[in-house]
Amino acid sequence: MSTVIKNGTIVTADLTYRADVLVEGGKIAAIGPGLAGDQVLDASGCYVMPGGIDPHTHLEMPFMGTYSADDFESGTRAALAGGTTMVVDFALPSPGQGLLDALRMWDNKAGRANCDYSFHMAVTWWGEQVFDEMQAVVGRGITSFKHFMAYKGALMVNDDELFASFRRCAELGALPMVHAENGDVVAEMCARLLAEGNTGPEAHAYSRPPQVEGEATNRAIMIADMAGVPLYVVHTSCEDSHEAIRRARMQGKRVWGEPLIQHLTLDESEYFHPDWDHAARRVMSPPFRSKAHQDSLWAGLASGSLSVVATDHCAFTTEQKRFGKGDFTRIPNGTGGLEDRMPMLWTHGVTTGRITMNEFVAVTSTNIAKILNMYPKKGAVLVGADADLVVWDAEATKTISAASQQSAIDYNVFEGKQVKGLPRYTLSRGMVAVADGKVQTREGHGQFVAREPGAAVNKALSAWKDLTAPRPVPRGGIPASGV
Ligand SMILES: NC(=O)NCCC(=O)O
Ligand SMILES: [Zn+2]
Ligand SMILES: [Zn+2]
Repeated sequence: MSTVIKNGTIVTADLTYRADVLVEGGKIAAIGPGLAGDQVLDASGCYVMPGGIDPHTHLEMPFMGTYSADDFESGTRAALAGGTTMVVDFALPSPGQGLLDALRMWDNKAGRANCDYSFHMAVTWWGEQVFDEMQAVVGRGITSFKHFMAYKGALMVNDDELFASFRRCAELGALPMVHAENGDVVAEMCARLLAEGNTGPEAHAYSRPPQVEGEATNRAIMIADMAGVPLYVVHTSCEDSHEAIRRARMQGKRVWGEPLIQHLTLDESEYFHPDWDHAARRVMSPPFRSKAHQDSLWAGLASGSLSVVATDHCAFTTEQKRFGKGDFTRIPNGTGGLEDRMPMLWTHGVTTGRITMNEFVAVTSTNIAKILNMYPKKGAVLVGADADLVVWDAEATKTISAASQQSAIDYNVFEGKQVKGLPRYTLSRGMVAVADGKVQTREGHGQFVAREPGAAVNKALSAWKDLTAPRPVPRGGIPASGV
C-alpha cells in the first residue's frame, strides 16, 4: 500500500519548497507535484520534515542502583508522539563485562522498539578483551564509543584508558564520544559538600560547576587530536565546554557538541525550589546552568559551533529520585524529554527567531545522521531515503503535562510549558504512528540501523595522521640499527 503526503511544504536542512511525497515499501518513492497514492495524508498548512533523531537516550538503563523507568516500548512511543522517529541508545557494559555480552542484553531490550534505533557502545573499563571486542562491535554496525570522564568508581575511565580507546577508534574508523566532566574533582566536591551539611538536590549543582565540564571537554579534545580521531561531546551544557569546542573547530579539529533541550530551556533556579521532589526530579549531569550559559548554547546552534540537540532521556520516577533523601549523591541522575524535544525546540528556537526552520531540521535530524554515517537513509527527504517523516503543524498548541504524556514516569520537567508546533502525522518507515495527536504505534516495528565505519572525516584525519606521523631522521653513514 502506498501513502501520499499532499499539499505540504517540504523543509530540509537546506531547502524549503512545496511538493507532495509518495511513500512505498517504507521508503520515499517520489517527490513532486500532483502525486497520488492509496492513502492520502493531508499536510495543508504544514511542513514535511525528516523525522527527528535523538542520538542520546538511556532506555531501561541500569544506573545508580536502579533502572531508568522508560524502556524501549514507552521511550520510543514517547519519541514518535513528539515527532522523533529514531533513537540511538547506549549499550552499557558493567565494569569487567564484555562488550558483546552487553550488546546481547541491549538487543533483547530493543526488540520492543516502536521506531528504528541504533546503539553506541560504552567503554566503561579497559583491557585486552575490550580492545578485541571493539572490532566485532564495529562489525555489527555500531561505530561510536562513549566514554564517561565522570562517575568515579563506577563508569569513569582515566586518561590512559581514554587515549588507548581513542587510538583504537582511530584504527577502526569509529567515533569516540565523551561525557566530559572531571570525575576526580566532582568526587572531591561531593564529599566536601556532604561533610559541610549540604545534602539536598541543590548540592548536586554545586558539585559540578561549569569548570569541571570545560576542563574535561578541553582534555578530551586534546587527547582525540593526539589520537587522530574526531570527537563527539555529549550534553554540552555551558559556555566553558562550548568555548573549548568552538576553539577546536576554529583550529580545524573535527569536534561536535550536543546541547540538550533541557539545558537550552531550563535553568539552575529549578534546584532552589522549596519542594525537594521538584528539585530532585531535575537532578542530572551536567546540571542546569544560568541564563548566560543558555545564551551561549543558543548562539552555538545559530552559528554552527554546536551541531545537535538531544535529550539524554534517562527518566526516573519520583520514588526512585527519593533514594537520595538525605544524600544528594544517591539521587539517580537523569531527566526525560523524548516527547518534548521537537515541540520545545520549535517553540523556543524557531518561533522566537533564534534558529531557522532549516537549522531546526539540521540540529534535530540531518546533522546527526551525517555524523553517525547513516545519511541519507536517515535525516533526509530524498527519493530512496527511509520514510521517517513528520508532518509538522506550526500552529498547533498544547500545554505539556505528565497527565497526558507517553513516558512511564509520574512528572515532566517541562510541566505547564506551552508549546506551539506539534506533529500532525509521524511516519516510521512509512507506518503512520501518530495521526492528529492519536498515537497508534506498533511494538516491535522498530529495526536496528547498522552503520558503516570509516566516515569521510575519519578517513581525512587518518590520512593527515599518516602524513604527519613521527619518522626517524635519516642520518648519513650511520645504519638505522645503530650497529
Ligand atoms: N545525564 C544524566 O544525568 N544521566 C544519564 C547518564 C549520563 O548521560 O550521564
Ligand atoms: Zn552523561
Ligand atoms: Zn547520557
